[in-house]
Amino acid sequence: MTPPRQEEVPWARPSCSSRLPRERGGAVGLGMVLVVVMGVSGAGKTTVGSRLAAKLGWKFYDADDYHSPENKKKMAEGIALNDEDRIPWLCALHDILRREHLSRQDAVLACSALKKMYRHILVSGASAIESSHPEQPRENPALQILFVHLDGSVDTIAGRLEKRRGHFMPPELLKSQFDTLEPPRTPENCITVSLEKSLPEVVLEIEHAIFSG
Ligand SMILES: Nc1ncnc2c1ncn2[C@@H]1O[C@H](COP(=O)(O)OP(=O)(O)OP(=O)(O)O)[C@@H](O)[C@H]1O
Ligand SMILES: O=C(O)[C@H](O)[C@@H](O)[C@H](O)[C@H](O)CO
Repeated sequence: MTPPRQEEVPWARPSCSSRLPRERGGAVGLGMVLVVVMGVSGAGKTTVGSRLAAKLGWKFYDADDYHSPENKKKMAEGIALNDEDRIPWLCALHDILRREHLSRQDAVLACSALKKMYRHILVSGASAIESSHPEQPRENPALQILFVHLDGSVDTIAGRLEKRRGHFMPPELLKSQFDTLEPPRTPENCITVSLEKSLPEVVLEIEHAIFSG
C-alpha cells in the first residue's frame, strides 16, 4: 500500500497537536507529546520510532544508546538483563523524557519497557520504585506518555532477527524477552499495533492514535 503523503493527512501535521484533546490512547495534553515505542527485541522499536519521529519532525531517542557497557556486554553474551540492570537505565531515560517535557519538546523514545514497573519508572522516575514509602513526597508529577506496544508473533520477530546484522542483541534472547513481557493494558495510556503490518502502515496507525485520541 502506498502511504498518503503527509500533507494529505490532516492529523499527521505536528501543528495539529496543540488543538487536539486527549481522552483515550492519544498523549496530547498541553500541546506536546511523549511517545514510547515498546516491545521485545526485534519488534521494530528503532525502525518505527525513528521513522515516526522523522516524519513528524520530533526528537528521537533510542534507549539502546543509553545502556551501560556492562549491560551491553551482558546481552551480547546472551545473558538477559534483570531488574537491577534495567532500573538505573530506565531512571536515566525518565530524566531525558522529563527534560523534553520541561522544554516542551515532542519526543519519541524506542525502549523495550517490558514490565509494567519499567513503564512506571519511565512515567514517574525513581519515585515509582519508592512508592512503598508513601510518606516520601513525590518530587515531580507523572509524565503523560503514550506507550505504543509493537505486538506480533515470535516467528515473525525471530525471522527478522535472523536477518538483522551488526546488532549486539542475539536472537537467542528473544524467548526471555517474551517471558519478561507484561503487555500494557488500560488504565495504562497505551495502544497496541501489529508489527506484522508494513512500516508505513504502522507509523500511520500511531499518528492516528496520537492526533485523533
Ligand atoms: N514493519 C516491519 N516490516 C518489516 N520489517 C521490519 C518492520 N519493522 C522492523 N522491521 C525489521 O525488523 C528488524 C528489527 O527491527 P528493529 O531493529 O527496529 O527492532 P528493535 O525492536 O529496535 O530491536 P532491539 O530491541 O533488539 O534493538 C530490522 O531488521 C527491521 O528492519
Ligand atoms: O532487555 C531489555 O530490556 C531490552 O532487551 C533492551 O534492554 C535492549 O536494549 C534491546 O531490546 C536490545 O536491543
